[in-house]
This record gives sequence, structure tokens and C-alpha cells, in this order.
Amino acid sequence: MKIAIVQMDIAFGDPETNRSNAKKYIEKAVKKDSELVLLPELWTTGYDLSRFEEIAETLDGPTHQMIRELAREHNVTIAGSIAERDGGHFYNTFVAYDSTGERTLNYRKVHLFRLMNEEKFLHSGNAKGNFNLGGVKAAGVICYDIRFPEWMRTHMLDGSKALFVVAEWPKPRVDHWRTLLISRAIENQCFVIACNRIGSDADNTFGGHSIIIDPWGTIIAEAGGDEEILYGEVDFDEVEAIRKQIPIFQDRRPGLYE
Ligand SMILES: O=C(O)CCC(=O)C(=O)O
Repeated sequence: MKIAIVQMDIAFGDPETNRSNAKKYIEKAVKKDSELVLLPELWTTGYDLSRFEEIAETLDGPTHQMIRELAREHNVTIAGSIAERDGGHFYNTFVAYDSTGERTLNYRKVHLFRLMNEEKFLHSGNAKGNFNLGGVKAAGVICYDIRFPEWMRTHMLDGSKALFVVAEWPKPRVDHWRTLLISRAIENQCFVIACNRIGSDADNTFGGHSIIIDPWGTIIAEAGGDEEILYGEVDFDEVEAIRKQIPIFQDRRPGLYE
């Protein structure tokens, strides 16, 4: 599968500008025959949490409509997290639309990040982010979630072969970002496909280094700290060979782990 990761800057609290920028990137990525385009965490709004009343969307809002149409038009899966409004509650929600325009992933961030005040404005999700990626089992999680290996593991117990991550990960901890993602790939013997934003808001500068890692922990492609589309190709069949060579899922002793 050919992957394109859109490592973009995000205009703070300005969904219209961000939609227009993302559309340009998606149209550029599909010219390279990309089959999946991954956008960052909260890519329409950034962390303008106190204005979510105004700028968060229901799941049939304008951003969802745009992504659904682009996915259909260009025969591609498009994914990323979008500020969601549901009744009086707000969520950080990772969605994916496949090439038929069907929403295949709808994951609300489970671990809210206090350092960025998420818990003051958002509700957390309570469900896993497993989804079907054209017949391949996969999972999608958001940013801080990757610090919880036990949560990542629960996603991999159904045979999932890829972990998709979207983030607004600050630059001062970009070493953690890389190390955690490589560890998640090695310990779960899965592909890790991760998109981080670049640029700044009033409180943080974000680190980029979007990355594609294979199930052995080897980096297939990695971006730097600037705006770019990162391209890479993954072969999900590699997962089985590695899980056969070192059968960690067979050798687990879950009875001892509580
Ligand atoms: O865990 C971290 O260091 C960053 C997490 C984060 O920025 C987020 O969850 O939005």
C-alpha cells in the first residue's frame, strides 16, 4: 500500500484555511498514486479548545463531507483527527473514509493530555480504534495514547497489522515520539504509520518527524521538521513472517499480567 503522510502546519482555530490547505496536499498526494493519505491530529482547528463550541463539527459536518468526496473522487482512503461535537460534548476523533466514501474508523481519543488542558474541554472516548483497511486489520490512535503500551496491545490482539497514529507532538519531546513509536512497532510486530504536525501555536512548537516503521522496527521513511508530504510503501504480508519468526503473541502469559 502506498502511503502519503501530510506533515502540515495548522492555522489556529481556522477550519476553512486548514481545509483548503489539506485539499491541496491531498490532490498532490494522489498524483503519486497514494492509496492512503494521513492528516495530523485536530488538523482543522489545532488546540483552539476554548472555541470548540464554535468550530467543532458533528460527523456530517463540512470537513467530513469534503474528505468523503475527495476519497471517492480520487479512489483513496483519507484519515486524520477532527474536533467532534456530539450533543453538548466535544471529542478529539480520528476518522478514516475509504474509497467508497464509507467511514471505516471513528475513534475518540481515550487518554486526554493534561499538559495541553484537553481534560478541561473534552470528553474521552471509551472504545478501541480497530478498523478494516481494505481487508487488512488495522488500528488508529491519537498522540498521547502511544504512551500507554497496554492500550496499544489490546488493539493488536485481533491480528491487526498496522497502527496509525496522528499527533500534535511538541518539539522538545520529539525523541520520546520516535522512541515510543519504534518500540510500539517492535513489541507489537506491526507497521507504525504516524503523522505529526509542524509549526507553532501560542503555547507549543510542534516537532514533525512523521514516520513509517516496519514490524522489525526499521524506519522505512521519516520526515524532518518542515512542511512536507512523506511518502512510503508498506507490504502488510511482512507482518506474518516476523510473527512466525519470534511468536510473541503465541508466547504471551496474560494470566500473569494483571
Ligand atoms: O505525550 C506527549 O508528550 C505529547 C502528547 C500530546 O501532545 C497530545 O496528546 O496531544
